[in-house]
Amino acid sequence: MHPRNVFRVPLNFSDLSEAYPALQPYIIQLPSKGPTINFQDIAAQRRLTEALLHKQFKLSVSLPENRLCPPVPNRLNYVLWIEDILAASSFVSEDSRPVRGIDIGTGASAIYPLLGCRTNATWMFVATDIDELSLKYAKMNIENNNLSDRITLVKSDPSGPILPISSKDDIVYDFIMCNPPFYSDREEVLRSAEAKEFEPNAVCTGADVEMITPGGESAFVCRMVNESIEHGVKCRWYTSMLGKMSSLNDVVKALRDKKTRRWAIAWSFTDVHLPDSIARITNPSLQGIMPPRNSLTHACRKVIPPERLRSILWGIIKPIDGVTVNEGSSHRMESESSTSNLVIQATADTWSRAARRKKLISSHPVVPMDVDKVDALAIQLICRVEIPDNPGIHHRGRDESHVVFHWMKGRNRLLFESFASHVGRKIDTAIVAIDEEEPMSIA
Ligand SMILES: C[S@@+](CC[C@H](N)C(=O)[O-])C[C@H]1O[C@@H](n2cnc3c(N)ncnc32)[C@H](O)[C@@H]1O
Repeated sequence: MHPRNVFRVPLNFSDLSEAYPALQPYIIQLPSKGPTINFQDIAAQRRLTEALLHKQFKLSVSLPENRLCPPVPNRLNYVLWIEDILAASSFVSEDSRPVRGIDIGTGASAIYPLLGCRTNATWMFVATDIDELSLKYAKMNIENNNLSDRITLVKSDPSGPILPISSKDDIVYDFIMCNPPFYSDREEVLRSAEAKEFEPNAVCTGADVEMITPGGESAFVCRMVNESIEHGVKCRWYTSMLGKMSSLNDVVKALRDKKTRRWAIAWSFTDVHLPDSIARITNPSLQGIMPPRNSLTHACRKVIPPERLRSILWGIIKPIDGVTVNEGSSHRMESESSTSNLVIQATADTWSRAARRKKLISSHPVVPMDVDKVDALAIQLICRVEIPDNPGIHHRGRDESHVVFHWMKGRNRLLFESFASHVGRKIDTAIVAIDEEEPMSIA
């Protein structure tokens, strides 16, 4: 569960039924658990979803009997993950324009746009579906929560494009989210129910139109991948949920075949990179399809107080030609402990030995001026340098401090790696020099 998910703690059914009395008749007492509901009872599940949306988000939602009942904690997780992705890449759009999202297959509840808008004041959505009944309820739910000016419903054609993006306008979307139909046919639904691969409510109450699509979720999301290639940077982040691990392999393969730069379940055609805490997961069976690391850790071989480390870093980075360094206001990831950040912008490699040699030669008066001067001024690298506030961790048999370099923007991975390794080497040299001057000063 996402660290910011309010449902990480066990639900208090007494409080919930008090806040939402329609839940009251479904409350049962279990000797081991106290008040709860019967999770196999579809009606009880519906009331629980309504109660959670009502109590936690002041959302009033009607759910038809013959459509999926979305579990709120799990849906909230996806919204929080999207927030993380946007926050981690927010340095490229820090203006106050609305954040534009698209929800593919919004369902009768329109749960993602409702949660997204309720928890983020600047978010707006285009929400699509192909199912008349779901669209009717979604419209009602959006209107009942006074969100019609922020959520636009679009009826999609099942045989037409999935992504409602037009090449004729200049609207850029920040993200696409999607909880696709999972299965390829009825038999797969039944097989999956037997294997209990999905939650019982997802299997029991969903209509075929919600759960079945030709080729299943993997074909659906691969269609999204193909369409996304047409649209490129018209959307910053394309994302989708996937229910089966095997689908993840199919989608990553489709992305790799198209030479997409980053992948997971979120993909992008921009030059923005996410920290490893979002972009990579530790599951051993998925390591073969993980994207390359965007976060590189430099171990300092000993403990250095964070403030001291910070001033060492300033001293190293500030004098580098063509590099600007600022206090980072940039997003700190949930997984990071308290940290401070420096945000580095570089127009070119000016630090490597080769670059310094080149500069020496080009400063000779007979060498003509750089004809690519304009390009040379463009930012080629943005890197966040994270200095954890904890003085050090025990690692490889000793206590040591760490600096983490996060690649945030740029097309040239080698430039990022060379910057991180240059600064890392300088840190080591600075520590040796300080040790020699004042051996007792760094403990
Ligand atoms: C698994 S449900 C997800 C519903 C809701 N978003 C949720 O998470 O509870 C999949 C939804 O996708 C819709 N759908 C199926 N094919 C679609 C398509 N080609 N374009 C848009 N929506 C589609 C279905 O009608 C259904 O509402």
